[in-house]
Amino acid sequence: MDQLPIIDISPLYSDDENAWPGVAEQIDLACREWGFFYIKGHPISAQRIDAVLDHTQRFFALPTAEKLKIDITQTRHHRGYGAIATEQLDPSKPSDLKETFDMGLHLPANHPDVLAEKPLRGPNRHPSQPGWEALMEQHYLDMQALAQTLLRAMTIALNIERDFFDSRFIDPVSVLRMIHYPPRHTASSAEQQGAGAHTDYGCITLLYQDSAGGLQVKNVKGQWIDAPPIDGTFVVNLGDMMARWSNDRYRSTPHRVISPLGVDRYSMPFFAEPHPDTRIECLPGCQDAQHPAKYPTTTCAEFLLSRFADTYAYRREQEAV
Ligand SMILES: O=C(O)CCC(=O)C(=O)O
Ligand SMILES: [Fe+2]
Repeated sequence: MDQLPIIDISPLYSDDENAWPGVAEQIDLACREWGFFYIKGHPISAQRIDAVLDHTQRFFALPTAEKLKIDITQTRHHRGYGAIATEQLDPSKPSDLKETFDMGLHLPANHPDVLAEKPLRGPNRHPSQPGWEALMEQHYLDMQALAQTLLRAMTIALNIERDFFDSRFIDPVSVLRMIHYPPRHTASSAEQQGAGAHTDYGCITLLYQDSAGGLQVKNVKGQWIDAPPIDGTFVVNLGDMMARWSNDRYRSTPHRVISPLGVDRYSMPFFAEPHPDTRIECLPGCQDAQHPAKYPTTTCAEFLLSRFADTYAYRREQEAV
């Protein structure tokens, strides 16, 4: 158990539905044993990743005052730039050494959810870099489609209707995030992590990481193992909402990022989450007389908001005042 599985998902893009169960089985096994795996054979092109990465690097290289024009802490609905130390994923460690950009499904100011000031709902706040907005909005949609293809494959092993997740991922609260980890300069600052040990909150995360390395995953024996960058892949992992939805059939596995010494690191997780009102109650295929439902029903928004409150140092400070 020291190497994450690599799954070729290209059969999911063939017209032959008979090609699906083989991939679905591999995904199911990886979700149960690891909660983490790599995918290859997906439709996101290397050119797309290069373009998104290039924009991301140029954005983070801007002066802080420029980036803070879209400060995430000034929004009600969690969009824009998060400066270094805004987050603290592991409360026993210093705040994370990373800066972030978050975007979600763009809802205009006159959308009913925005008028009703529903949490997590609203317009995106993009930097003014020419070309950024159209590229990132398209990339968001393509990552959402990829996540839903994986979820559709998961319905086979979970023994639920094929469109179970599709119908719940309409107008989702998924988040596309760009992260810059500045380099760590001395070995003695190892306490200072890029991203402290944590589990993800939501359903399923698809992570692009550049070539710097530093992502580590806890295996079932409790050992930290490296999840090194592999060209052309995404690292996929499940979050707490999926663990709960699946009655712990699927694992939400702790992971962390050790910032590499002397080099910058860039990564782009896509956190796929359903519509905010989705009821998160034990999936029909995940309970029986021996395995009764363990968790009370919640909603996607309720669950995510309770978890966000734990992570944001600035929100804790605001609440303490
Ligand atoms: O940057 C990475 O490689 C992982 C980031 C992560 O785990 C997260 O943002 O939840
Ligand atoms: Fe994570």
